[in-house]
Amino acid sequence: MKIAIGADHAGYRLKDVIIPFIESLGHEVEDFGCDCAQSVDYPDYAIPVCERVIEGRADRGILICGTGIGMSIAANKMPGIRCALVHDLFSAKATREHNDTNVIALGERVIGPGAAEEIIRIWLDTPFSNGERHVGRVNKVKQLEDKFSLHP
Ligand SMILES: O=C(CO)[C@H](O)[C@H](O)[C@H](O)COP(=O)(O)O
Repeated sequence: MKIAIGADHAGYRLKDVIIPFIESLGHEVEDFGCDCAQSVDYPDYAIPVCERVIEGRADRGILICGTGIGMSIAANKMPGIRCALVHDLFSAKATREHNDTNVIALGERVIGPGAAEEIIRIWLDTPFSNGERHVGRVNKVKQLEDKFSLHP
């Protein structure tokens, strides 16, 4: 798969650990920064990653900040993005099976690289269940984008 990845100053170290790990799994990674500890704003890195996913130029997106919260909030404002903030293995699997998430957010200040790698491995490997109830719920979420869009 093609994976777009981005981080702010509180997440770039974990990003730089995760990129070679994802490549070792056979995926292609496009890195949107940032690359140093100078303070930046997480939306500026969530936007290009999510745009790649929305445009179909990336299959999935990975976003990392201090907690993962800011990145997940920003990502979920973008139509077509279903982003989950995940810090455990059970949720990594469930959010693919149940929510068909196309972006994952992680917090470098919350988990270490070992846990992050296993979360990402499971999240990349797990397919959407396509169960009728889950399809219906995801479609209801998609309908929210039209109903509450400020730019119809
Ligand atoms: O949005 C966040 C918190 O929910 C992210 O974790 C940011 O990385 C964090 O706010 C950055 O904090 P800093 O004090 O500016 O380093």
